[in-house]
Amino acid sequence: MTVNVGVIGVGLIGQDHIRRLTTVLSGAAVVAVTDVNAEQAASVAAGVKGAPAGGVKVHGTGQELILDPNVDAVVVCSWGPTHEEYVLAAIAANKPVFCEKPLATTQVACERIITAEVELGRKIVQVGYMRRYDPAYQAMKQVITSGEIGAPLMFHSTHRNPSVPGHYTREMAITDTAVHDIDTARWLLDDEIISAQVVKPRKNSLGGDLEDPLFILLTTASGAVVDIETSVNIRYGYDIRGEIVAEQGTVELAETTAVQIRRGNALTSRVPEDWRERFLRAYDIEFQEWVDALAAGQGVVDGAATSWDGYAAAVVSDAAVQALHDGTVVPVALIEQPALYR
Ligand SMILES: NC(=O)C1=CN([C@@H]2O[C@H](COP(=O)(O)OP(=O)(O)OC[C@H]3O[C@@H](n4cnc5c(N)ncnc54)[C@H](O)[C@@H]3O)[C@@H](O)[C@H]2O)C=CC1
Ligand SMILES: O=C1[C@@H](O)[C@H](O)[C@@H](O)[C@H](O)[C@H]1O
Repeated sequence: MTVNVGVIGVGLIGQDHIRRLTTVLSGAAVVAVTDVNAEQAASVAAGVKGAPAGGVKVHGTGQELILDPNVDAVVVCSWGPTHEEYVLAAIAANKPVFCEKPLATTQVACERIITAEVELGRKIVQVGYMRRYDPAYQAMKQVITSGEIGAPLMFHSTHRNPSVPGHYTREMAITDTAVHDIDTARWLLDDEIISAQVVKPRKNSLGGDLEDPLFILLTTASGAVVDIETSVNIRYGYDIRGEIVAEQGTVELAETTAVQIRRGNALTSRVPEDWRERFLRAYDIEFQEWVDALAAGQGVVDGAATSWDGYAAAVVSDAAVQALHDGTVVPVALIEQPALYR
């Protein structure tokens, strides 16, 4: 069975996911696209490999695409603040939806999504927290769950981007960037975050008005501490690091480079250019598993980030944004978890 996918938002990651769905993975076809930039939507549609006989349908709106009878499942890759309306429309149409992170940019928006999905009575919303599929993070989780290094005490998580686009706001260092580390912390530690605090080092002069870098400190219900560094104008490359310090040992992500070069009295290795390079394999696995799950009649992949995880990450990110603004330690409290997500 081929899963016919419609993609909303065909910017950087929308185009990358279309490429993987149509040229790398099996079992899916991209049959429809839409973007507020109609010209871009038309040009991306014209370039889709393996398009259906009549070509890829370009819809005027996301709502129209979701209601297209040829679309079995929806991928949302538009800007964060637009996610909620499309995810809600997909739930209303009872169509599985893969929503790029964040699920929505505020916790109240995520709660509306949870309410709608619970009313539907079936999990059909998956959130693009792709680190859960990264072989290195998976190996790290395996070490933690095996118990061989004892109980985790601290998680150091470093998230560096060479640069960010012009529309990137100071809050986005938390809601768009650190939100990955927040999801990773919850998933790796299998623990909920209960407070957030933000420390602001001296500003990077390359970051304009942005508060960059940031140091975000989270505490978990079991008493572990998570520190997240976001540096989004670091220039030298896309650098993702992580280390868990536990009672009897540590586990950290190794360098991702395949080779090291010794030349001219120097030892060098590559730092990825951006998230596409660093997490290439993770996105591929994430989407192949999603397509396979849908073909098997499931709404989401077992163990993937659900609406609940999208909500939990948003609550923590809301708290961290408040901490950024007022300098306090902000408590985090989740609503009672609906049975659908247990
Ligand atoms: N999982 C990951 O590592 C990554 C996730 N993302 C997420 O993917 C989403 C898109 O990011 P990018 O592709 O980098 O941004 P982008 O700016 O390159 O592309 C977004 C596209 O959405 C379109 N758009 C905006 N509002 C729309 C609306 N209401 N309806 C339809 N189309 C709309 C824009 O015209 C643009 O073409 C964001 O939520 C971002 O956080 C982005 C990069 C990496
Ligand atoms: O999700 C992503 C972007 O939206 C975000 O802006 C970057 O900071 C992240 O590194 C990338 O993975």
